[in-house]
Amino acid sequence: MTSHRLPPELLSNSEMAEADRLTIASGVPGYALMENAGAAVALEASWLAPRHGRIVVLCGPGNNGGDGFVAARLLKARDFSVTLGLLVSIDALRGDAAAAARAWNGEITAIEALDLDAADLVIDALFGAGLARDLDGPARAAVDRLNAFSRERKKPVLAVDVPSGIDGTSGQVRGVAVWASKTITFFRRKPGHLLLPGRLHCNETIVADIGITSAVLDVVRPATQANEPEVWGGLYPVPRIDGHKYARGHALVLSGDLAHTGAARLAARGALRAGAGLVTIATPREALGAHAAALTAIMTAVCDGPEELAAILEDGRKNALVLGPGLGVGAATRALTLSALAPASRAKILDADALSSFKGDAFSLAQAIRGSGGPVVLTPHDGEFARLFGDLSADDERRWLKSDADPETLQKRLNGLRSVSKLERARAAAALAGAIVLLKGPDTVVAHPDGRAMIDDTSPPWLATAGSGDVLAGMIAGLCAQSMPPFEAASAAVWLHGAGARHFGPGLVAEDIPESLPAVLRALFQSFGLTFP
Ligand SMILES: NC(=O)C1=CN([C@@H]2O[C@H](COP(=O)(O)OP(=O)(O)OC[C@H]3O[C@@H](n4cnc5c(N)ncnc54)[C@H](OP(=O)(O)O)[C@@H]3O)[C@@H](O)[C@H]2O)[C@@H](O)CC1
Ligand SMILES: Nc1ncnc2c1ncn2[C@@H]1O[C@H](COP(=O)(O)OP(=O)(O)O)[C@@H](O)[C@H]1O
Ligand SMILES: [K+]
Repeated sequence: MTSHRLPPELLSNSEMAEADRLTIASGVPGYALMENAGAAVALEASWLAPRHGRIVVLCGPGNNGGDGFVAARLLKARDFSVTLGLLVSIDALRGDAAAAARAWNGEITAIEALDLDAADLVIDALFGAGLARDLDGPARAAVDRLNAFSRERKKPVLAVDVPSGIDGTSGQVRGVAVWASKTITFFRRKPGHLLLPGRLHCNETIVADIGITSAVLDVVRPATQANEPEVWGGLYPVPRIDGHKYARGHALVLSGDLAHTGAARLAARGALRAGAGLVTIATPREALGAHAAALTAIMTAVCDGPEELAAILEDGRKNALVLGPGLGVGAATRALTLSALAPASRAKILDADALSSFKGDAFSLAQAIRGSGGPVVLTPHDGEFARLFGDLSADDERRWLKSDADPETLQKRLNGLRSVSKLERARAAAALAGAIVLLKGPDTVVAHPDGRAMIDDTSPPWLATAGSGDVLAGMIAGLCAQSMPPFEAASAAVWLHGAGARHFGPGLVAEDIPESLPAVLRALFQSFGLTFP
């Protein structure tokens, strides 16, 4: 797991290179950054290895390897028994890495000739931010050997910056990747430390200060952040002393037929617990009795189709809408969704069947979203995402290419939809649809059409239980109803959803999530400095 209370900004490899360049331009030599990075690695290693223990450092051809040379030198000076393996010939090293290698006063062994078996700790300094292609040949063999060592010997592996083979920007494995027991990165984390499978390869990630100041962030302006309350806390709709329920909005949740009413109740309960002043379930008449028997604080209205929905929505006080859970996939849900997207300023959260009903026709959905005025949040899991965006055909592309963006931008977005990176997929979908896209999973990404994105790594695996997504959709609506801006509302809902599940613990079922929110909200409000009677 990634340790918390780390700075939220996440820098891609190229943003990190820019931070590096700006720091060097401000007068800090690159070699000083490498010395600091190597010193941080050595300090961490000195805690992971036994006193005077045997440490093997695997160095690659670039600056990641340079960090390894520095760490090796400092650990040797502290009386560890250090062996260093280099993937390439020493003549291949350049710049700061070559300088770090010159300062190393021990032997350099070819990696394939190294004996790993006796090591108490291995430092992986093969590849970091400069990984440019899939690992093969000797690089792949080195990673395979290292993984076999840690699997068989159960000894720790400390990765420098990222586990070698993990793409820091996407979190994807490039051919093969090191399984680390701890990862130490510098200045700020990268998306790949949070996204899967990268996060699993990192195990625990820590961040070391190496002398890059946060002032560079004003220039780099990273677009991606870790989903933490400090990012959206300032916009959280804390109940006001002079508030009343009508000032806290009215969320509307559409229900499925008599056989599918539970999803709407889960979403409605999520909206209510997230603080919406009023919540109504709009239900087919045949299911009214089922809801009425099960609900108390939540109200009901009858809605048997798009016309009735349009009539209900004439009430502008209903300022947030959830549509999709339990509705069924097909023409009826499609018609309801299009009716819900009629121009109005309310927030619309489209989930589950509302998304699947537009299978292969993201184009029509996006047209309706763009005409709908108010904010729209799409909350697909991977399967729903693939159904909606996965198989856009060349014809669809041509239709898209006639839309408002220039062809090059659209083509880029279409490529983004097929990217292996979950972050890029969500970003591309948000830009294409003109909606906030919340792509669910253990590494939920929330992407705004303007390019901002949030990655969540706080949700426990027991959230993967039937109906938990319905609760999440309702919670987003509950926060939007209270006028929280939708991108922040979606992000906050993901966090609260995860925090509720953490608070409840294993064995959680979807019904438990809303009920664990009071404790989570109390702690959150306390962290904002609020006191309670
Ligand atoms: N950011 C900062 O502020 C600071 C960063 N620091 C450190 O610098 C690291 C980044 O260094 P970096 O840019 O030199 O890249 P790095 O990961 O060492 O690899 C590049 C080399 O690998 C090669 N290569 C690439 N892919 C390959 C493949 N599949 N198979 C085989 N070879 C492959 C590539 O060769 P080429 O592509 O040119 O053929 C090139 O030779 C960063 O992770 C951090 O540890 C610190 O020192 C302090 C400040
Ligand atoms: N392995 C996991 N770890 C953490 N959260 C998960 C994991 N798998 C799924 N989730 C979360 O659980 C929820 C499931 O939502 P969804 O797939 O829509 O389920 P349902 O349709 O049953 O409501 C989402 O919030 C998702 O992010
Ligand atoms: K590494």
